Amino acid sequence: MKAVQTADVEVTKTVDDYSFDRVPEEKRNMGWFSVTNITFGIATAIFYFQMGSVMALQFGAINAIISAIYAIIVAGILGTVISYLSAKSGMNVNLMSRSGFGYIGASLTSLIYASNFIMYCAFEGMILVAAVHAFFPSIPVWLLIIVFGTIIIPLNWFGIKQLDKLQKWSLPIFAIFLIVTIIVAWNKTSLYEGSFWTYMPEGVQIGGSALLLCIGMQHGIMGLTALLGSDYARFLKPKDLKLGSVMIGFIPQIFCFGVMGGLGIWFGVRLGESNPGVYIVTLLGLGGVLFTLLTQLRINVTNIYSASLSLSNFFENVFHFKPGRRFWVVVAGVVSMGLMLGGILDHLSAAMTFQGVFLMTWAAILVTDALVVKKLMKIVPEGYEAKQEKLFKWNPVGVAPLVIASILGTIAALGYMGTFLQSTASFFAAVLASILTVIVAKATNGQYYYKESAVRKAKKEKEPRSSNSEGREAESY
Ligand SMILES: Nc1nc2[nH]cnc2c(=O)[nH]1
Repeated sequence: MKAVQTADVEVTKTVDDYSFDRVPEEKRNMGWFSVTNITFGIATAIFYFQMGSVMALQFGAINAIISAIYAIIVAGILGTVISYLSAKSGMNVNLMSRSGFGYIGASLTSLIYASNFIMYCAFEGMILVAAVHAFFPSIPVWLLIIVFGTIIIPLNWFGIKQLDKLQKWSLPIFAIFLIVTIIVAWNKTSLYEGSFWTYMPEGVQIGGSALLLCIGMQHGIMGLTALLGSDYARFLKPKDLKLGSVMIGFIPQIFCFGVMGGLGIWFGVRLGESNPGVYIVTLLGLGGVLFTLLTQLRINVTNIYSASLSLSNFFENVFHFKPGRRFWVVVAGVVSMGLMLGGILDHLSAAMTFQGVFLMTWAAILVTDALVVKKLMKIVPEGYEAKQEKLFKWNPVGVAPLVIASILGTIAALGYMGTFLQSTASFFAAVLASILTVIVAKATNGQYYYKESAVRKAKKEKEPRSSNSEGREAESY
């Protein structure tokens, strides 16, 4: 019996991506460079070209640049704190949320997070399908969807190590394609005669509503870029904790919003076209199709990886159903193919708006919980716990601010509270959520974080006051 158990443990260990609990210290063996490199899979998406090009052509290059600086700073700070907490605890945001939101509360965040990655996977997949179809119109779209939708499943089979290798080997190829694209575009006569950063469409000014609209576009994606480092940062070597957290927090943001977004501005202004699917293929021909193939596969393996972790987490938490991460890789891949085949992506813009607000709000609550509720106010001890038996189902400290701020923020982001709040909704939702987190934590005295400390607190209230040492079980992360 013992041998069978040992074998079982071995099997789980080789396959396990630590979906249900912290990465043990002996498995935190990735250097900051490897971890940052994996997050680069996201940063190299041509989606960021598109954001830069659209913003520059509609609202002026300088407004696009200012909004990119804002995005780098805000998402970089949130991303750094979240990466630090993940690296220190060995947990991703799904697991870290279990104590602050309760384990059922955290399963809701996991489900929304998973659905977000699946939708993004379909969205990125369609960019690829459109580029290939434009070049090879005789290949039917449905066939391209099935081929490119299926290919990312085996690319996700072996978890984090496989992701690391894929991103490492494909990065130099990406760099070559990028440099060639820049050289070819440089050699084309620019449609705009001035310096690219001076481009301003008629009737648009620096700042004001044009800048706010750019910031609103950045808000749609900033929460996600801040949160997703946590799936990988938890594998960081302890000795890389501080430097690594800053690198994982900032470098992808600098690359997404600064380098890729900046190039998008430049391409857009120079070529007078906002769709990179069009201009990359125009510039490089078949090479452009291959370039798109590379960027989209790089991003979609990370989308499916994060979706599979979140789905594992949700189903284990709510239904105790643990078929293994690979099962969820297949499910995420198939659902995203279904979204593409069903042509439903065009009808998901309200859902995407909600998710943009929700993810920024969630990130803000995690950061406030760690820095203010735990570190500054010491309402609960620092650290995290993921075991259901030690947790409450719901913790209002995380859930109430998330629900209130996400609902109000989404209503504002959809334009029902005026144009100023439409563009700034995510920011204000995040600020509101942070304030509410502190208020609810103080009001509940942190009693819904850990069952044991609640019992101890109740006992202590009956006893005369002596020391202030309650609830230390999660202190060591
Ligand atoms: N994680 C993730 N981030 C993105 N940023 C832009 N597109 C994507 C995407 O598909 N996935």
